[in-house]
Amino acid sequence: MVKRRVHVAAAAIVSEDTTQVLIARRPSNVDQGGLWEFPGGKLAPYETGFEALKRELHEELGVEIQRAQPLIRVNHEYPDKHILLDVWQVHAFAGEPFGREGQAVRWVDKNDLFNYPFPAANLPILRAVILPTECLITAEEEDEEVFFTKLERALVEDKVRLVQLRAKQLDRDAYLARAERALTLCRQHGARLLLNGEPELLDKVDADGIHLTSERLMSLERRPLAQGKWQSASTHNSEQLEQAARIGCDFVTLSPLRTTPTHPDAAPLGWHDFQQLVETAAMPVFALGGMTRFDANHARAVGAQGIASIRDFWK
Ligand SMILES: Nc1nc2c([nH]c(=O)n2[C@H]2C[C@H](O)[C@@H](COP(=O)(O)OP(=O)(O)OP(=O)(O)O)O2)c(=O)[nH]1
Ligand SMILES: [Mg+2]
Repeated sequence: MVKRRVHVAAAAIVSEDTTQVLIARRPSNVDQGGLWEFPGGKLAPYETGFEALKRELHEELGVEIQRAQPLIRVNHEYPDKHILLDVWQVHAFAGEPFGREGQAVRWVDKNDLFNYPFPAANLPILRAVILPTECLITAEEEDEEVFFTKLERALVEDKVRLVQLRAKQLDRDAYLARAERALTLCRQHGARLLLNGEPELLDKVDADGIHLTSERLMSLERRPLAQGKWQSASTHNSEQLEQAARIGCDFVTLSPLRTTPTHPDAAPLGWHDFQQLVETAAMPVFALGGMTRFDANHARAVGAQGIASIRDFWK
């Protein structure tokens, strides 16, 4: 059977304070009926994704989009069709959204999204909605006080909300001590903290998740973490991206986009190859390698979640 290919544009409409997102319930008599969704629908012939998005939000919710940005593109195989969900984050709109087709419409806290039943294709979208566009990877820093001064600056001034604690030079005990203190600080600022290392670290420090090296990623046969903890991984090529999908990573970094002083010998991907790899990825992807906050919009435009960086946040 040749499966139908369906191209759908959908919107994650976020509230002004960015804490909430608008979802709608699909009527019980349609495909995926009764489940919650991001409003949108199929592209009409000759429409671009964004044109379809504008038309669908007008038809389904009675709102006009004023400002939107690509969020994520998801390819998913349903038993009867191949679907491409082209999802946009809508930052500003005119009008008061309501269910023009009689469907239930609700603003929900981003952190409650996992409590709503969505179609199977939506899992990567939920992750993309919840994750920020910037990820700080901490630098090697021997001095504890300097480390925490710099981390606090990034949390307060740059408003970083996702931190990966990378400290290869520390032994396990020193790492765990730093992780405990970093977790307290991150919690104070509403930021998530991922530990870089083996999954068992979470038994000692109850952080938000684990970041796996590409080597550890390739050695695993299944997801080592419980759902509810975030699992990310370092990737550099399509093989590693596929493995990340296979073991259920929630998101990944893909590097190096540019040449960097920390990895001078690694061949940079450049935006073109990066974009092609992201297109095949089944989860949010952060661009890594010589990235600054000024690259975040471009990264989003080519399909990434945003950027991950050490140097740009470590001052
Ligand atoms: N809009 C939307 N569709 C989704 C999501 N997740 C998901 O699997 N889908 C699937 C369900 C449908 O098979 C397809 C979208 O079709 P649709 O029923 O919204 O299309 P439409 O608005 O153009 O409706 P119609 O004119 O064909 O009745 O994508 C989602 O989050 N939002
Ligand atoms: Mg629809």
